Amino acid sequence: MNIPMPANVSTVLPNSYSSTDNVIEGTSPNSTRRTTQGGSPSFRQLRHPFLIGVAGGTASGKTTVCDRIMQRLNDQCVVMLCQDSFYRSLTETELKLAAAKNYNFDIPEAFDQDLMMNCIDKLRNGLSVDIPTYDFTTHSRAAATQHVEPADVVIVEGILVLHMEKIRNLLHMKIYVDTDDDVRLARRIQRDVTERGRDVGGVIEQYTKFVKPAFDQFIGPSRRYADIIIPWQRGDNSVAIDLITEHIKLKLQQHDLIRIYPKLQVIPSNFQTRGMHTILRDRDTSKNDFVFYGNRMCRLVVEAGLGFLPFKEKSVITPAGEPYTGVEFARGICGVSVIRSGEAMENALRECCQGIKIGKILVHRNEKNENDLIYQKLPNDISQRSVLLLDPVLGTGNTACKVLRVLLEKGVQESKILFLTMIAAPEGVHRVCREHPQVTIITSEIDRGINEDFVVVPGIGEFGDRFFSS
Ligand SMILES: O=P(O)(O)OC[C@H]1O[C@H](OP(=O)(O)OP(=O)(O)O)[C@H](O)[C@@H]1O
Ligand SMILES: O=c1cc[nH]c(=O)[nH]1
Repeated sequence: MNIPMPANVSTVLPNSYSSTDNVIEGTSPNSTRRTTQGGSPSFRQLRHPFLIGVAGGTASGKTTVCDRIMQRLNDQCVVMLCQDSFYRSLTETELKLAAAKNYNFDIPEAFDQDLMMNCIDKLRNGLSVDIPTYDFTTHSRAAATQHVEPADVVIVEGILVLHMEKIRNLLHMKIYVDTDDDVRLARRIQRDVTERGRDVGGVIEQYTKFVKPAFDQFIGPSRRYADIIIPWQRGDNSVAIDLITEHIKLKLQQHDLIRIYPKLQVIPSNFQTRGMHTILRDRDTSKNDFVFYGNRMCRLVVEAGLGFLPFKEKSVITPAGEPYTGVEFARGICGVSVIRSGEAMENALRECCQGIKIGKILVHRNEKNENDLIYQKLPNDISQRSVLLLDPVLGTGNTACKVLRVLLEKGVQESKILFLTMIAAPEGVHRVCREHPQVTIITSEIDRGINEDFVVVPGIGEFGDRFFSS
């Protein structure tokens, strides 16, 4: 597919891209899916493209940051929208003000915010859009528009992107490019003189009168909304770009699987959970740290899993004598840990659910990478319970499927099983979801795959050895 590259809209399309890849079935911007078991909204926000906002002062290097991200994501479909495309055409009166260097181009009102929001919303919903083209010399919108196809990643770049609340609320990742004022002014003079036909005196006058005050009022303060602030003095920061693109790639991997399997839940990632994963996956992490962060991560996965249990409404009276309508936790639940690694998750479950019964299953991987059942000790009335199945690693899915068959033979209803795992390989997700479509899988990250030795990659190593070794 060949899409013309407008001056201020860039697209990168992989050869394999087809617009139907992005069709999102049955969702609206506000839709939240509910599980059949519980009443909690699921973590399925990634059914939409991954939306990134890149803000920062004038000439801070936003476009370069976006270009670097796009280069690094070259196997994904990325589109970039520039806020500059959405400048309003000036009226006759405004044109006179602009000619007299008395028009403010740096405030929110200078932009067609409704149109900008509308275009982002369409892309967000998997639709193509026609982006206006703005002529900086005539201060008006050109007749031609640029057609942009839907994408897996949408980057919205502009000075006020993090200031504009409606847009900000849609973003999955908010980036602020931080560059010293004097560097920005120097770049701005160079750009406006060479590319936009302005004179140096005029650029400095506009900067002092409008650009700097708008920066101080709107743009600088929007830094507080950023997930990541990139220092961009030297025009490069490959560490930040690497961090950002790895995060996006991970999200896109999850994106594909959660489109296919409605029962797969990936807990929302943030830079705390990414930090924990970085420590857990680092082969040089000490045993103490592995246990510490392993416990933290287990707790997060367990808490997330509990959110998918059924509940009943319950009203209570608060100490202020006021009624509070809430919910009551499910009864009739139990845990089952897969020996040995799954036992690492037992503490987290006990900390959340006092006195919960936890059964155990041991399977043994034979030389054909099949699993034999070696040991089981399960609550007698397990068939009446919802089961939280604990195993931190889902690899090929052999172990999980063997254990699930044991539970089903015991009379547990498939739809009442929540499989809690810390990392999951796509192969194991496919296997479990196909063989047991009613089982809910809750995981904190989805890995790239399994290698020829059936090891999850990039993986976390032998979880049991790292957690339990002395
Ligand atoms: O999906 P699969 O390919 O079956 O792999 C996943 C299994 O591998 C790990 O256990 P492991 O066999 O390392 O045993 P351990 O828990 O005793 O360390 C993990 O805890 C799972 O049980
Ligand atoms: O659903 C449940 C059950 C017990 N404890 C919780 O925190 N949640």
